[in-house]
Amino acid sequence: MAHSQQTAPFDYVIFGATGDLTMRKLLPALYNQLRVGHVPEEARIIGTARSSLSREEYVARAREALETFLPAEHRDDALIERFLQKVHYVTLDGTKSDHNWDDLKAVLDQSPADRIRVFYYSTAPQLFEAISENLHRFGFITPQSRVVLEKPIGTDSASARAINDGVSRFFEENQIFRIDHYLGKETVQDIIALRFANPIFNAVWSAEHIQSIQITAAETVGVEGRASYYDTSGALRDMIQNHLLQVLSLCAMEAPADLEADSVRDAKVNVLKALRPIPEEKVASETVRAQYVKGELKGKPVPGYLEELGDDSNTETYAVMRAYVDTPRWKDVPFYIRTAKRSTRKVSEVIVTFRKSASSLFRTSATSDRLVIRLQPDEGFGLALNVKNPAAAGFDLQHGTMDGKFAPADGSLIPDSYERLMLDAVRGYPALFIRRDEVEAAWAWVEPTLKAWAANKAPMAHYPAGSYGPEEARRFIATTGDAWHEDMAD
Ligand SMILES: NC(=O)C1=CN([C@@H]2O[C@H](COP(=O)(O)OP(=O)(O)OC[C@H]3O[C@@H](n4cnc5c(N)ncnc54)[C@H](OP(=O)(O)O)[C@@H]3O)[C@@H](O)[C@H]2O)C=CC1
Ligand SMILES: O=C1O[C@H](COP(=O)(O)O)[C@@H](O)[C@H](O)[C@H]1O
Repeated sequence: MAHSQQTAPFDYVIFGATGDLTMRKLLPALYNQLRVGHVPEEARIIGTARSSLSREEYVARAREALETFLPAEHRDDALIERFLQKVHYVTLDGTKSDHNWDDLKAVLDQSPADRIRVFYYSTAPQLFEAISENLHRFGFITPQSRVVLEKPIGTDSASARAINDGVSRFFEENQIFRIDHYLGKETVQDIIALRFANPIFNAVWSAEHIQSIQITAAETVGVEGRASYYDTSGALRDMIQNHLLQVLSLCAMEAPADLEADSVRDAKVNVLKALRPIPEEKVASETVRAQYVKGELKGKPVPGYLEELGDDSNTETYAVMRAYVDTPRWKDVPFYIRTAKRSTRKVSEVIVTFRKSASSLFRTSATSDRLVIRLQPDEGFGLALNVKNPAAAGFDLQHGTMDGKFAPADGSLIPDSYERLMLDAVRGYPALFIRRDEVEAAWAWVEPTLKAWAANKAPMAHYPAGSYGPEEARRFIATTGDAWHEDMAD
């Protein structure tokens, strides 16, 4: 994924500029890219939303967001002021053709006509088509324009198709950048490096040597201020359909011809299309869904999901799916995909469990070698191997562990995923964005499970907040001879 760090001057137009995502992630990401020298002096950030605000009022909100959300080591008052000089605001309902589009035009017209324009839709996806239509109607979509679509791209295959069709009426596919912030995580990209730059892994990366792969993204947070979105989504739509299937694709893909966008995306979509379907009648045995009930986290009592919501709900806050990739490389190797809210700890990781050695040389049998790819936190990898137990009189085996870090060589912090992605959109570099066929293949695979769960064809389990999940998940993984990472000795 080689590309230049340089960017030409750009105008970043954010729809949804007063929202949580803009304040928490997008503005800090652009600031940090200015800090490291990737944002040219002429660049501008033009926020838009319906809230009636003057430029000064919006800039004050942006300043507060930067002061709140930037890590202390990145905060620099002078640089914050330099950044804020780039920030503009237009009060605009993106869905209404008779609103303040002239105001947006007046701001955009201050730049040369061939300036790169990135339209970032940080709003509900139902607005995407209408905003695109208005951008087209007022002649804002130039050949140098791109559009970034926030997730979720739909809630099922049909709605994803409708959103994609709606935006495609006005933008070419090569102008459309569908965000999956997991792909912007440097550690997720490390899956490619670990697999293909290291013969010791590349040579054994198949069913012949690998027993199973588990992919987990667990969080301690509940649904926070996003209950109205989350309750219509649930864990499967929120995390598995997008982020975790992308991680699975990177773990399972064949070597791409090169690291150009379409080579990598072709390799990933081939994995998604090779996922063995889980028909509705098998959903009860191939998945687990659960909701947290009240429990305890870091010594403090935590309410259950229904209490937080203040309503009844059939929405899962925990989901596990067992996937098989039906290619010769992955013959019958289970991939366990798991996500949870209100888990014991925040962790995203990939655990590769290798087949046990068949050697009968030793007094004790070997246990499985294991590669742990820590996507976050403590970004790095661990390798657990069989070694001799030096304290034993005989030739007994035990696990010896090696540890590596994914830290930048210059000692800086790992950049936030939005930093990389927002600037890649400016550069017109789509490798870390999802192509339309990937989105649709992922929805096609999860859809029977969504339907079976909606029809209550699989039970809803429960787990206390602050635990690793329901007992049912432990029994589930044992049926294919595996255990969750937290239940392993190291
Ligand atoms: N927050 C997060 O952590 C994440 C969010 N996302 C996705 O990003 C999107 C935005 O999320 P988030 O910031 O949390 O949502 P918020 O509800 O906090 O913000 C929504 C934004 O959209 C604006 N808006 C609403 N209607 C219109 C309209 N008709 N025209 C122009 N602007 C409009 C709102 O401002 P106003 O009311 O002033 O118009 C506000 O700025 C959602 O699709 C969400 O699913 C994805 C991943 C994580
Ligand atoms: O997209 C989402 O991701 C976050 C988790 O992201 P992470 O980078 O902290 O792992 C999740 O909290 C949110 O519900 C979901 O919409």
